[in-house]
Amino acid sequence: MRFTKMHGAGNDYVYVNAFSEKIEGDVAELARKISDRHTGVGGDGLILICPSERADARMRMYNADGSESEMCGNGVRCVAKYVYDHGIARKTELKIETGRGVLTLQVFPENGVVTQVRVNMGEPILEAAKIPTTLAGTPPLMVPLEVAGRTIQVSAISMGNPHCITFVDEVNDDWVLGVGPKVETHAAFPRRVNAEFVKVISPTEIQMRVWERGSGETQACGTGACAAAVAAALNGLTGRKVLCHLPGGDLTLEWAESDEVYMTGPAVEVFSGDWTG
Ligand SMILES: N[C@H](CCC[C@H](N)C(=O)O)C(=O)O
Repeated sequence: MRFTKMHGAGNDYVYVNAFSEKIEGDVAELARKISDRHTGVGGDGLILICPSERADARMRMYNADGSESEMCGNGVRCVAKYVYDHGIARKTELKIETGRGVLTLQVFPENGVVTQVRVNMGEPILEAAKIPTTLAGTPPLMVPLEVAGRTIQVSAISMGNPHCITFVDEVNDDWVLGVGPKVETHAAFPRRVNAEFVKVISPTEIQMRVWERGSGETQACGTGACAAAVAAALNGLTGRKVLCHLPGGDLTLEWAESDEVYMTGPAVEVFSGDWTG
């Protein structure tokens, strides 16, 4: 099976073109095996680029533990790059079907190869039951959560997939590796949750690290950065346009007056190969 390794701000996935490749058997099992950094290709998960009846392509995204997620912001930018660069649809405005509907993306090619992608990520989902979380509020903002023997203040937002944002003074391992896994599996989040730890640098700049549901710490999370930007604006910590610094690079987020969140960031193809495992 032919695969392509791509990343967006260091958030790396193994991509398979399901227009041409036949994906057989248990996809969750394939995602676990192929994502393994010692015995597989290595990545934060597996993304299938599939035909769609409603869009130029459809993205299906699996975490490294085999669980399927509704959305992936860094992934959808890479899918758009793949669709353009590999000639599935040679248009600078693309539609990609995801678990949260059809998204519109703008690709920016340089010498025929896409380097940056801007995505209309849609409106944030603020209703607690739809995030889903048992925390109170629309959305829950700075609400207490008992975790790892302490009480922290968290905000919850969905961008199609669930996020729990904690604003901290310093983004460090204690938060991300210590608290992150406990937030992921906290009973307040019935479908588990992606946990973001965010330092506000200025009204236009934030720094973030993420502990992802199903994949652990990753170098960046597009949906998480959008959720963090919305939570920061709603908490009055920033304006509606921010630059987000992540371990693997920067993303630009803008929560437009239309209520839609626009994300701009890099998409990079690294190598291709044949999976024989
Ligand atoms: N890294 C992805 C999000 C993956 C989310 C996944 N871990 C989940 O279970 O929702 C992003 O760029 O948006």
